[in-house]
Amino acid sequence: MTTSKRIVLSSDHAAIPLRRAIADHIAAQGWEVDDIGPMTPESTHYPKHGQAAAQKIAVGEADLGIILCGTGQGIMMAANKVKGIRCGVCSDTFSARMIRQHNDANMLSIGARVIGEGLALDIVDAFLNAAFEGGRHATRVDMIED
Ligand SMILES: O=C[C@H](O)[C@H](O)[C@H](O)COP(=O)(O)O
Repeated sequence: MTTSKRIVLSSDHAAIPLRRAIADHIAAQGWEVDDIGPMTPESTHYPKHGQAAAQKIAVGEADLGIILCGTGQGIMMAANKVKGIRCGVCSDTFSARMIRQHNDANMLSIGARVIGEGLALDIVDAFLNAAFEGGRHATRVDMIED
């Protein structure tokens, strides 16, 4: 279990109900949730929301992030442009656990048009309850950062 407790959430218009469900779910577990929206369902552009969430981590205002769009793919691509961000899209709990244990991911991306709420919450739990293993994986993560 990670000791990080501050988590930033964002999405585009395609994922607002699921993002709110995730926010409620993790707040109930004691996470300090910073949901930076958007709060209204008008069509918007995922790159700015992915970047905004990633910047919160880059400047130390959040420890981890969860971002969502229709597929999870576009907002993940935008977040990964921010230095120090390691974000993966997950549609299964094994991958969600492994991106923490092996890749030291600091952001999780989910596709709200791909999976349902029950699986999404399980994926979030798998991500948040895993910890980076270091060792040989740290060498490889350092290579990503270089
Ligand atoms: O990767 C991109 C995301 O899946 C977006 O949520 C999606 O492209 C938005 O599509 P639309 O504007 O048709 O709702």
